Parts: sequence; C-alpha cells; structure tokens
Amino acid sequence: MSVALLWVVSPNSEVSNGTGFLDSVREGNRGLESSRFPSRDRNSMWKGRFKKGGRQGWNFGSLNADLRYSCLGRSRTENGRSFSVQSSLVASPAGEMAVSSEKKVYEVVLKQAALVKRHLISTDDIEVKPEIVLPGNLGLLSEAYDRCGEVCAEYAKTFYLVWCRRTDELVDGPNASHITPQALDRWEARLEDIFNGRPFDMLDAALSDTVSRFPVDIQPFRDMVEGMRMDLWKSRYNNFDELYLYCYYVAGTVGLMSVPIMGIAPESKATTESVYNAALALGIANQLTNILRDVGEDARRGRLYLPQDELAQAGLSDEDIFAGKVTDKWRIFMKKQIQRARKFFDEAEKGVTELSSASRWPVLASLLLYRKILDEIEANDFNNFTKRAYVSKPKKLLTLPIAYARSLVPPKSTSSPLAKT
Ligand SMILES: CC(C)=CCC/C(C)=C/CC/C(C)=C/CC/C(C)=C/COP(=O)(O)OP(=O)(O)O
Repeated sequence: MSVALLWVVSPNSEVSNGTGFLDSVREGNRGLESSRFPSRDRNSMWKGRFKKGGRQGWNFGSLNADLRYSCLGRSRTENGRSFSVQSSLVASPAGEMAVSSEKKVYEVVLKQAALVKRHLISTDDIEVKPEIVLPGNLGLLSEAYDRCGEVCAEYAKTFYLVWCRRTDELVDGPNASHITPQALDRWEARLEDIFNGRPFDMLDAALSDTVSRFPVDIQPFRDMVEGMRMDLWKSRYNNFDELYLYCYYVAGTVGLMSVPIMGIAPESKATTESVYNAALALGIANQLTNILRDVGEDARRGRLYLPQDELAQAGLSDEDIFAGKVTDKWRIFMKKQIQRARKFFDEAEKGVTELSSASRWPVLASLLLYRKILDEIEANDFNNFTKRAYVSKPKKLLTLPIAYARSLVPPKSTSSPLAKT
C-alpha cells in the first residue's frame, strides 16, 4: 500500500511486514506500474494508459435501503448521469431536512475520483503539486521509508498508514489526556506542510514524497483529523447518520487515501468512483466491526458508539450497556448491527477485484479476516461486554490461501457489478 505507510496484512504481520509494498512506493511504484494510477514520476506511462471516454455510471444503490433512513433524492455525477441517492436527506429531530452524512461523504468520493481523472488526462502535468524539497538526499528518503516500515511493524495489525497511526496515537496513545483541539490544529497545519512539500520529520518526508507522486488529495487526511476532534467531545451518536460520519472520518478516509496508491487494475471496467466507494465501504465496515467488538471496552471509558435511536427502538438504554448483560433485546439489536456491517463488507468486496493485482490479496485477506470478527461476536452469543471477539490463528491461516486464490481472478470485462453501463 502506501504512503508513509505500511502494508501489514492483518494478524500480527503473518503475511507481510509491509516492506515489499513500501519498497515499491519508494522505488517509484514499480510493482504498480500496470495500475490505473501510475506514479507521477512515471508520467508518460499515465498518459499512455488513460482510458478516455468518461467513466460513467456507478453503483451506489446497492448499499441503500437497509442502511438508510430516508429515501429521497437523485443526484448527478460529473458526467451528467443521474443516480439515486436514497439517503441524500435525513430528517432532524425538529423535522428539518438536512443533507445526509452519506451524501456529504460521497461528494468527497467524487472529488477523489475526479482528481485521478485530471491526473490521468493531464498531458503536461497541469495540476502539478509543488516540487517536494525533501531533507537531505535520496538515501535519507529511503531511510524515511524504512522507518515507516518499522512503525508499521510495531503498531499495525491491519494495514494502515503511518500518518493515520500517528494521528490515532494523538487521541488514543499515552499522551491522549493532554491532547487538545489546539494540538490537533497544529497537527493539521503540519499536514498542510506535508502536502506543500515542507515535511517536519522523516516520516512526514516519506508521506510528502508519496503524495507528490500519486493522485492523493488532502481532504481525507483533513477529515481524519476532524474525526479525532470529534472523539474529543462526542461520546454519543444520536442515529446512524451521525455514526456513519464518524466512521468515515476515522476509517473510511483510510480507504480513500489507499486507492490512489494501490491503483485500479488497467483492465478494470469499473468506474473510478465505484472503486473509491468500495474502498470507503471497507473502511466503514471495519470501523463498525471494531465498534461492535469493543462495546464493553468503550463503555468502560464512558463511550457508546451505537445509534441511540436504534437502541431506544430495541428497548435499550445506556444503563443497559453499562450493566453489560446479554439479554434477548441486546441479541436482537446486535443482529441488526452485524447485518448492517456485513452489507458494507459486501459492498467493499465488489471493489476488491478491480484493484491492481498486487493489492488484491492483502486487501481481500484483511476484509475476510475482519468480517470474521462478526461471526465470532455471534459465536460468543453477542457477549461483547466482557468477551473480546477474535479470529483464531488456524482460522486466519486458512483464510490467507483462500484470499490468495480469489485474488488471482482478474476484473471481469463486462459483468462486474461495478462495471460502467
Ligand atoms: C476495497 C477497496 C476497493 C479498496 C481497499 C481500501 C482500503 C485499504 C480500505 C481499508 C480501510 C481501513 C484499513 C480502515 C481502518 C479501519 C480500522 C477499524 C482499523 C483498525 O485498525 P487497528 O486498530 O490496527 O485494528 P485492531 O483494533 O483490530 O487491532
């Protein structure tokens, strides 16, 4: 994967410690040369591989119905095709209609996809990012990528970006109690510097280098910092719309950051925005799974990442969660939450085949493994108050070859669920 980043496939680096991927980023994305987003310093390649003719149509509808509250609205893609956005508006408690989080987030998805298109059609680096002046020489840069690999190996269980991990550490790490909104403002200013080619340290330098070479937009990074700000003051979510936004901020953003680096398979017929949408769905699915696995742990920190209105509909209150008793009401509530998370995984799965061949295996392996946590919550009879659901080593090991075999299948030429119509 990416950037100042890592590529550690799930459980404790059993598959890879990420250095292979880092190497490919460092060396100019050799491994991804055949992807739809070759790196910038392979500029001529981009031009040659660009598929002109407007990528159109998208597949957003399938996430719909069960995941939405209201069913309103049609919108338009950049190329004028209309699509249904079944939850573009949500009703506020006061009865006002507001644009749903999902609609807002989809604007970001469209922006990311448009950025890729602009990069690909640019004949002469029209939208060039500023030349990155990196500290020292190429040797130092290589060292910076190595350091990123070490950070990954130290912290990550799932693949993750080093910058994301550092951001997360601000609010979840040992100094978390000292983190203020002002500290996050400073972290965001430093982020702007990274994108403007003024890295502060070595890890930043690796990210600066990466974002200068791939069509990576700053917005998802800013949004992740926004998620951390949210975590500082918000400990309840009124409905799924609010929770969705939080999940986008802290995890969906990672999906959007990753696709430009991983690249889409050159033979893929899927629209760029549909692949970004699948990446977003994987982030959301992972985060929802994380939340469902950690209900007890979060409650002990006074946090409830569950939609309050759905809890109330199920006849449950905050006190029930703090009491931590598995009741039939809880089982029914949990079944619905798990069902929703699985739908996001299903949506994500459709996009994996469209990724560049080098990325399919690790992404699919992590998807299958993380989704299995939901099975384990069920196997624990929904006791996520005192039991931490996890996937056993033998199950993990069994999943890897399955994911590998499936990852060999190239994108379908016409019948892909994400193919343009
Ligand atoms: C599907 C397509 C088209 C692309 C894939 C795009 C990607 C890479 C999406 C992944 C997004 C992602 C990894 C989000 C992070 C979500 C999350 C909850 C991570 C938890 O990480 P850890 O904290 O290390 O996990 P544990 O808490 O389980 O240890």
